[in-house]
Amino acid sequence: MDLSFQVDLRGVVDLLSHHLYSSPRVYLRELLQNAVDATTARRATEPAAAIEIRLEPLGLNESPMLRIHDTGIGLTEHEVHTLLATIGRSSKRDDLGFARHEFLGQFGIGLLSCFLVADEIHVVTRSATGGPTMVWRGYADGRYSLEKAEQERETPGTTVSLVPRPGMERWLQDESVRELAAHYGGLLPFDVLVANADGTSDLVTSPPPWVGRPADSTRTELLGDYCEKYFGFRPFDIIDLSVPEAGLTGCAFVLPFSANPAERGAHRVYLKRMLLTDRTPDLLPEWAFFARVVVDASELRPTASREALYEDELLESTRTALGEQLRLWLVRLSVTAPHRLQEFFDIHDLGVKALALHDDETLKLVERWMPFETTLGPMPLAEFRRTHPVIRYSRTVDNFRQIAAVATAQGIGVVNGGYVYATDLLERIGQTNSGIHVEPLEPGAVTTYLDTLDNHVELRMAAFLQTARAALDRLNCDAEIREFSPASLPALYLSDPNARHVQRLRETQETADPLWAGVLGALDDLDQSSRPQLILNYRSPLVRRIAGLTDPGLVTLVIESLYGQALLSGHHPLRAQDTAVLNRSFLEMIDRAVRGSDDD
Ligand SMILES: Nc1ncnc2c1ncn2[C@@H]1O[C@H](COP(=O)(O)OP(=O)(O)OP(=O)(O)O)[C@@H](O)[C@H]1O
Repeated sequence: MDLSFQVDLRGVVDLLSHHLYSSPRVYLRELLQNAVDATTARRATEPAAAIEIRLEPLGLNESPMLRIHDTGIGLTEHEVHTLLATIGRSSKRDDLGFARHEFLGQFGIGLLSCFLVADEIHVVTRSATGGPTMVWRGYADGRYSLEKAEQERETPGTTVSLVPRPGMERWLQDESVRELAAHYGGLLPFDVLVANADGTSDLVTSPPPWVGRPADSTRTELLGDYCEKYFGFRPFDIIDLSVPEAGLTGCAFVLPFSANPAERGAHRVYLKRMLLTDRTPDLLPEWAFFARVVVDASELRPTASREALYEDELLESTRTALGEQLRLWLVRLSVTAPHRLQEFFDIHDLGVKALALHDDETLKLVERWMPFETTLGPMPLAEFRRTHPVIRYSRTVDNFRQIAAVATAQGIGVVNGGYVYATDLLERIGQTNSGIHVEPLEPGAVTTYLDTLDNHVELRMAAFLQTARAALDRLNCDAEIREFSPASLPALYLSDPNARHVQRLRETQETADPLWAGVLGALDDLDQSSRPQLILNYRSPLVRRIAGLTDPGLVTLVIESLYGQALLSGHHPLRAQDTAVLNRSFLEMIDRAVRGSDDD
């Protein structure tokens, strides 16, 4: 014996309200959608039929219900049983069960969302294909009744009335109804009216502001107003969007302030002119965080809750196409208004760099227009290359600061690769363009640009160097004397990444228990050459004078001070012992200076 499943409507309503829809607000969207679909169906057979979709809020002239009237196709008695009263059955699918293109609905569950706010749904309907006016009453507990209406409707169409569930009245009252009708249905292709108590009605629909207007300043103004109203900012620029395969048109609004790249944008998506969502991050590629988008699409699919886009190949290719249109806008800007591009780069530095990492055209724009910090000042790489055919870069901001003064004085140009994406971009520029030579410059490598001393000077300096080394040994730092420009720089602290690693290992070893200290010791060959170095500059008059001092105590003190100063000016992190040395040497210097002046 074949039996049919029974459906527990209470369970289904609970499922919808707590798991499918995010808010009871959606009931109005589903009502509007049914009215629009019924109107579309009627227009298909009667193109000249008069159209009306009108909402009467709860409380209007003491009305105990919310009502929505349409002059759509209506339903026959048989259709009421098979469509309205059967969960999951829809007139909007074809014989094979596919969603019919012209309709918004497809799942056959939308009307149930009314049970989120109502205990009873009344439908008075007369089919345009003939037959009497029928009255259907559906209850949240799963019962329904159907009878002939006492009074025939004058014209075909449907009136759906909701009897509010206690506590849910506010969703059906005037203010909510207007707000929700404009929110979901503001761009619908048919006029949607909300009735006033005095018998008049207000229109809540208007055409999409980006459609059918000449590209002039009035349109820009209008779209700017739209952006301000829905996204909260006046756009830096507006980009028209079109993806024919998705039946998509719309606009991207470029943010006039920098956006957090980790925060993906909230875009507005209409499907067949009904709002699907005003907060989807899924429409643009991740890198496009400098734009907010409003689009209407006829071919993209909704999820069953109609609150998100269904992730399929079409959505994927649409996302790529939209990304391409944003990128083309950038390229166009570089040709038509380079100063605007410059402004844009200033605002959206990170977004553009992220884009350039996987897009060669943008990479070219970045190379040509985007300023980088260099030892010659901020400038685009294209300009930097005019005087420095090899682009040398530091990997960190600290390294850049360490070597900037020395490199500049040597005539070596260095680009600061320490900022977000900068090193990756520089490397990618080198990889994708065989004509551009890019190479990293480690701080240790700077030593090759420092001149060694003449033999006789080195001999003279030997004792001084020994005292300096002894002073710095406790700090796990080496000392060297070299000659370099600028003469105003007495000492340079150089630590390459390897040295930093060894130093950390050593620190851990000092504080670890004996067993671990032993293990760490075995890892660390304690190679003296990978210790950081304080390079004293023989070209500096100060260093020459210090080298001439005879009091080893004073030499130690001065070396410690130079060490502290070099650490600070290179923005190196200070360990506890560095701070202690810095404090002690500073105070003792003051003490000596004060004592010296007392003696006078
Ligand atoms: N105002 C109306 N006029 C005529 N028919 C209607 C109306 N409202 C509902 N119907 C009929 O009832 C059926 C079920 O409606 P329901 O809103 O539950 O689902 P749907 O619109 O088909 O799909 P979805 O779940 O995607 O909204 C519709 O397919 C339609 O045939």
